[in-house]
Amino acid sequence: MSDIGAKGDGNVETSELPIAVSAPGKVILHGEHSVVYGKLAVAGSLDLRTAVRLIENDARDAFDVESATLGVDVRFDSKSIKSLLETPLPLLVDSNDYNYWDIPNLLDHDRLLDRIDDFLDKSNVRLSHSSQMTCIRAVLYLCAGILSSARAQFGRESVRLVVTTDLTTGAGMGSSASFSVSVAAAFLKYLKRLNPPNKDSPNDDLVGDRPKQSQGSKESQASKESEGFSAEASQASKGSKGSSGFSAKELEFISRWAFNAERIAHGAPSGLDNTACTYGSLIEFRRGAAPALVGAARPLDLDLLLIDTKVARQTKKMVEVAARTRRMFPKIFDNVLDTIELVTSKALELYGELSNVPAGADPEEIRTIYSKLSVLFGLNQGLLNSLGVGHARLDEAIGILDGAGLKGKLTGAGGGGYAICLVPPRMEAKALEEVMGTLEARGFDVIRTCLGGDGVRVEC
Ligand SMILES: Nc1ncnc2c1ncn2[C@@H]1O[C@H](COP(=O)(O)OP(=O)(O)O)[C@@H](O)[C@H]1O
Ligand SMILES: C[C@@](O)(CCOP(=O)(O)O)CC(=O)O
Repeated sequence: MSDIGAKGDGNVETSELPIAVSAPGKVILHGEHSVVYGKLAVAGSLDLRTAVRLIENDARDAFDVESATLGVDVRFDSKSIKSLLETPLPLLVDSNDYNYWDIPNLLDHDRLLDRIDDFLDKSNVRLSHSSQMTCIRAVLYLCAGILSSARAQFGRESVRLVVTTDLTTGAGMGSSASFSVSVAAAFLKYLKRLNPPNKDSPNDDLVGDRPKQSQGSKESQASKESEGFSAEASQASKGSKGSSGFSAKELEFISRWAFNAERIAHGAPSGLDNTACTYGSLIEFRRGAAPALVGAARPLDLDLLLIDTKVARQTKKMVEVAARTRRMFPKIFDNVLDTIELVTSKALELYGELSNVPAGADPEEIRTIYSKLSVLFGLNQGLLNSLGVGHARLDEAIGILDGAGLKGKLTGAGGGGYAICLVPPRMEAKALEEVMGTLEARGFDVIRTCLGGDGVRVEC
């Protein structure tokens, strides 16, 4: 591998030139938890986003990481970061015969994480909360993973990474994936700045003629878990270089790195969250298969209420709750998952129908589809409750919605966090205001939003 982006290579401007990227949060419409066990899921991107800025200058010898949301403000000295980036990345392949873009699949995740934890021990970083620690571990992991695998170093003495978000963290709106996708995208963009693509190469290929992965190489666990995040996934990215500012190959790379980073907090994520936050839109997802765009005929503008129970929960713990139910009653559990799969498939059919409804169609036709979708929401919620991932406050919110003729369900890991509800077109504004008012009066926060916007994108 050749060195790229070495300090003083002349490619970096002397003024501050921030890199800014952002990625959306996501809402799972159907298939949370069951997706972990290989079932179908459908998720859409939110218009609430996480933004990451990378700012370079020579003010001080430091790498600063800031996330005001989590109260993170950590400084590492540049020399120690330099030595972290100089250390070759631990891979599960012996030979050099691989492609840079395959590295997230070939990575020895546990060894890289051990290295990051050693680095943190030596840096004497003190953080009081585990969420802050997860944030820092993920930033260093993605920094070392994406830069050192290209043998890149920071271009300037001082680099500052600043995270801001519109999302509530730890509530089922994919803040973690949105964060991981944005950080991975920021480092990829930074790497491209350090090593600008050859103007003669339309592929933006960072490594041009690096050989393909050898046939005989060992496949990493990450590779198996994210298998199928293939180029087809980028049908949502509109061509080779869509409006995101990233090529299809780059989007796949970002999603894979974000998946790896998600393993830090979640252990064994399904891959749904990082995929939804990378590609945006409304996607159909099954572990080990290429994700597909839902509503290909006409993008669906799904009008949604997001209801915050303000009950904190952790995804990893809720996945463990479901796993415990499975260990106790495997047959019953698997039957529930099969039924959730049926619900998801039926919902996908209905979203397909919605997307095919011609403009000017009979509003009754649309109303019928929505009323079927709302029944599926109710069914899905009942099934999730039976897995043990519900919460009294979720039930309370869903009860209030019920009173207004709306069906809600939890979204994400459950155990608190958010409930969602589809707002049917032409719902009377007064009735909607009333139900939102009742929810707020009972201590819930309510946001009305539209599902299915952009995935990760370059802001500047
Ligand atoms: N804006 C942010 N800045 C830094 N870290 C973040 C941010 N948003 C999310 N995270 C990371 O993601 C974790 C939340 O993940 P999780 O419990 O899965 O919730 P969610 O359902 O919102 O993804 C946080 O503890 C933190 O480590
Ligand atoms: C419960 C699960 O299906 C979704 C978790 O979503 P969130 O982290 O609560 O946003 C876990 C997963 O898909 O990895």
